[in-house]
Amino acid sequence: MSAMRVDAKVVMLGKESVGKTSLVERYVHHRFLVGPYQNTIGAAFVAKPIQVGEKVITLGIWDTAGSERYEAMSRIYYRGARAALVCYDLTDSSSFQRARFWVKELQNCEEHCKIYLCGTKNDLIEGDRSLRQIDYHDVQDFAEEIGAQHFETSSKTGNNVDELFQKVAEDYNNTAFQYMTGKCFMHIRPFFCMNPLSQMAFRVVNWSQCIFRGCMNCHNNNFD
Ligand SMILES: Nc1nc2c(ncn2[C@@H]2O[C@H](COP(=O)(O)OP(=O)(O)OP(=O)(O)O)[C@@H](O)[C@H]2O)c(=O)[nH]1
Repeated sequence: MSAMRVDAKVVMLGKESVGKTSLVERYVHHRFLVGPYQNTIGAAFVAKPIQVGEKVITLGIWDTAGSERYEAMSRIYYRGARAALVCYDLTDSSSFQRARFWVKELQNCEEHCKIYLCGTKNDLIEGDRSLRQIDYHDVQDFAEEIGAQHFETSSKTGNNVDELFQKVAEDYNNTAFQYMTGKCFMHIRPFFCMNPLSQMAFRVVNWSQCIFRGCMNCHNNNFD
């Protein structure tokens, strides 16, 4: 576990094998791993600093397991997330149904979490357009309807991957919901939250009272 201070919690969601881990690998380590597919078990965490203008924002990225077996666990990981990258495989229409499921979950449970719809493996489409199972414009319409951003990426070629995470960090930086705490719930309580409008710090005695759930000092956050 890194001791790096995390500014924004980001969660990767989507059906198994859509390419969530590959997206994180490409973005964080600039590589595409070949070889037998290994499904994620539970979730993996990585912190990545990113330059936004004059500032450095550190994204704490939780890569969840797509298998429905781990669905209950994935719910734990999106708690308090500022951004959710909801991934679907452009060559697999059923993966988009699963993406819709996660969108609904987020809308119901994490209203402050910004949604990024991400169509993965677009190198496969570039190679053979008949492989496309999900229309770009249909997803664009859906994205507009739910107020989400929409990207198509390839972790194999790197196409649009940096742009996606850059947008996440920029959006986070632009949002009024900057919050601050001394230490997170796991380390000390009560802790303090900053009301973004009044800039007044207020004391929170119960984690669930805080709508700005998260901790700037560690990534081990958001569990009730
Ligand atoms: N051609 C191509 N293959 C990809 C791309 N991204 C992922 N893959 C392949 O898709 C398979 C699944 O990728 P993962 O990144 O492990 O998928 P995941 O969504 O993390 O899967 P779970 O851990 O089961 O949830 C692997 O064989 C990858 O090599 C891509 O952009 N292009």
